[in-house]
Amino acid sequence: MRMAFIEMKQVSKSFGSVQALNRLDLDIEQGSICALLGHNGAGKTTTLRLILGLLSPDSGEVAVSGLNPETDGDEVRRLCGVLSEDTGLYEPLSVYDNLSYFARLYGMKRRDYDARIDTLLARFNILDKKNLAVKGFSTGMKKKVALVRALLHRPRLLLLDEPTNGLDPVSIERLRSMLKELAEENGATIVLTTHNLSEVERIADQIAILRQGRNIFTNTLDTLRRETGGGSFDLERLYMKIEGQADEDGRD
Ligand SMILES: Nc1ncnc2c1ncn2[C@@H]1O[C@H](COP(=O)(O)OP(=O)(O)OP(=O)(O)O)[C@@H](O)[C@H]1O
Repeated sequence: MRMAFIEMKQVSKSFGSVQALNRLDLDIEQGSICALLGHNGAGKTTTLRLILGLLSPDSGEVAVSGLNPETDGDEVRRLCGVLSEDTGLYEPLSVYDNLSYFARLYGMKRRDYDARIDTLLARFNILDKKNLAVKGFSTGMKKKVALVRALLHRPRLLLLDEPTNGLDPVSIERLRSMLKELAEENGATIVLTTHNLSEVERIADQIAILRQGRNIFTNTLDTLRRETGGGSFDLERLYMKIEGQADEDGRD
């Protein structure tokens, strides 16, 4: 049996009177790609921020590769590549200066990061922008730079908040193959949030549907495909059914 790389047990987190997570249980295997799904406000981003140690749980336990993100935050963050909603780029600096700054923080040597930066920029079709200031880039272009930054050091854990949102179809396809490569060849564990269910079907190994801060459904896509006879599997239908069922249960 493969080890869980991320373990969350009975995790609760409130912001004032808003309960963002309510006794959330979630296990994510090493080397798998897990998509966190759920309505707006379901708790997906809060989950990512707890995994990263940027927030502390009110109760419950979070473990990342056996580390506690609350007390071993620096160590956990060193394992991670992160794409957050706010890309966190230094806009007056060039693409290269942004990326090389982070590469050095990750402890990469110049000859390694120079080659890697060129390869990744080329794969996202923005190599010609390498020496331009990020300021003035479109939202999608900034996202590509932030994705390159997240992928740069071939992290063991990638946390991606809505990675495909705002990207053109070719870049989505490239991103998909890079994520698969990182998971399959480097054993990276990838957790992403998205509202794009057809994307999830193409990329994820596992889904977890969050609702009002709880994990109401989790399974691997292989199991779901097997159970529904392969060809007829439709994630959107399944998602609607689970959310609809939860609506009905909530009315009781
Ligand atoms: N820093 C914060 N301060 C106050 N409330 C917060 C904070 N962060 C999250 N929340 C609240 O916690 C709940 C969960 O938010 P979260 O961002 O985790 O949801 P989400 O599933 O990522 O939503 P979306 O799909 O819209 O991105 C929401 O009600 C949100 O308003």
